[in-house]
Amino acid sequence: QEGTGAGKRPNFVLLLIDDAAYSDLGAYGGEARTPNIDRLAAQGAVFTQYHSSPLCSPSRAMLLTGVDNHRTGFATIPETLPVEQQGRPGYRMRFEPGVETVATRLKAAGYRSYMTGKWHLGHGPGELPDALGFDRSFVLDASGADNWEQKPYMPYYTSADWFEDGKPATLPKDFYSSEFLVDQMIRYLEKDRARREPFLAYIAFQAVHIPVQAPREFTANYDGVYDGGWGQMREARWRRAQERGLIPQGAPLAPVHEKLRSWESLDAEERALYARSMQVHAGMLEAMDHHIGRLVDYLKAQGQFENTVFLITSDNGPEPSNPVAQAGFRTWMSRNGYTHELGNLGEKGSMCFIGPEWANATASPGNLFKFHSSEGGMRVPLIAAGPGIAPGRRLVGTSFVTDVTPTIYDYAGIDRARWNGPVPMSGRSLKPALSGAVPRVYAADEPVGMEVGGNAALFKGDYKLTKISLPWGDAKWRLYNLATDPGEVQDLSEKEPERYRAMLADYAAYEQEAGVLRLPDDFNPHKQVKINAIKKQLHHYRFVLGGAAIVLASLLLMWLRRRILRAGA
Ligand SMILES: O=[N+]([O-])c1ccc(OS(=O)(=O)O)cc1
Repeated sequence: QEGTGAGKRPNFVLLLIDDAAYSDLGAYGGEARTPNIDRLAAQGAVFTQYHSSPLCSPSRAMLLTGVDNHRTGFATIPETLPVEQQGRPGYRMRFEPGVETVATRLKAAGYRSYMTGKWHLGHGPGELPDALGFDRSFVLDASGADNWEQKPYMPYYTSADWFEDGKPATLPKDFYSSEFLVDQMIRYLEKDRARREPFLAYIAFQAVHIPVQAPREFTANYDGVYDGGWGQMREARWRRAQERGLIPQGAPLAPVHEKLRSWESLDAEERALYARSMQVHAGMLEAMDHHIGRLVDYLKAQGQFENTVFLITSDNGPEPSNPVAQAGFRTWMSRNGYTHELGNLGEKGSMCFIGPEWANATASPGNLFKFHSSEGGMRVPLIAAGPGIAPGRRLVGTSFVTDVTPTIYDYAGIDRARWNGPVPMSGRSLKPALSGAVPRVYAADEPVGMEVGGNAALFKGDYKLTKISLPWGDAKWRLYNLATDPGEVQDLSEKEPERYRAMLADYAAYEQEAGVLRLPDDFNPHKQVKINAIKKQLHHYRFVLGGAAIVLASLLLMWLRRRILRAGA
């Protein structure tokens, strides 16, 4: 065993929420009842300036390795990968050689690791968690799936592929995702109850990704809560963020993008549908929290709770897509047993989503949402609780998704000399901030770059340089002070030209070092998905298509032969 520090080594419970916005959880001022998460937040620390990447797989790769996304092999998500980047180093959509996961490193230190939920970091043999350090795993390889039935949620996929320990697996006939993922984790822990090793339990929830679905009893808890619309809710969350000290008093709220509709412009029917969609979103968060509570109870009953470090976070900001508005989606929906109706919204057979306006409101006070390098796309919750973590603290220093793995190594007592594998981490341990020794772990003059699909940012102290892609951004570099301006309202690039230039140079250096491949400013990930989906379908049906081509060619040859013979006769 490597680097076993003094004292009892803690367990780790890493809970990843999919697409949870900055102010979605109760602890961050959201409406959803999340008492179990809030209790952990009160017992531990709440980060106010933690940043993921703006997209799923890059964030997950960084979360589990501490390595920059371009170095991991997941510079972006496979769904939106442009043709010209396919197969290039850092863009191969599988872990690059030499990139080690937290599970691999913990195993060398004598830990057991378990995972349930969404993987989205590869598909085939050697690419699933069983090959990447996890002792037991029950995972979905894709970006998402239905929460009630084993079926896909968008035309990109022809099936919902789950795997147990790397082998194809079938979900129970009756399940709800958050319940099942917690149950399965408890089954793994229970099976290994007699073992003496400490463990990492990683649950990557499907909540609150599309399709947004929740049991009716949870959704019903929010009757009327969202009837006032997204404008009201956004301002209420902004006020609560100030009251709770998550943002400074008087920090401005991001402006509303001109493409976003006002609540008042909707008719009564649309309002009812959208209010209920947001109820399902809150219900889905509450259901997840309820099941997290069961895991906490289980650990308490086993006498493990006191020795467990909990880390709760999200992979990116809220999902703005409205799939039903996309061409052909309604046909796909009806073929796949989905409706989009008020009556059963969020229940079995329902395709529910919150759309860009609610998404923007859930990210309050941030600008925009997932996909974008705005605070709405990247500033997400991070809660840490457990032994040695001082209770009730707000940590305001900016921190990053790459910091989670080194933080785990630090608490596990792994010798610092062994933290890095062949591909070094870019993250930092947050332990010194969590123990109260220092207020922040990055120096004020230390640059940290981030890029996904042309959305780019460079953080330095409280400052952030950012470029947001078209069509929601204008692909121009802007400078903000996040400590005073979390809504990114006041561009400082002209007021502080020297800082602006210095940070542009820092970004250029980051781009070079990380191996970022540039994209045209007007690169549209949503168009790319359609192209990639067609290619994927062609690949999926290649045998059928190949067979059909052979039959057609044979028929043609027979016909030609007959004509030639007839002409000769
Ligand atoms: O554009 N898509 O097809 C797309 C985008 C996001 C997405 O979700 S994510 O969780 O993988 O980011 C899935 C598909």
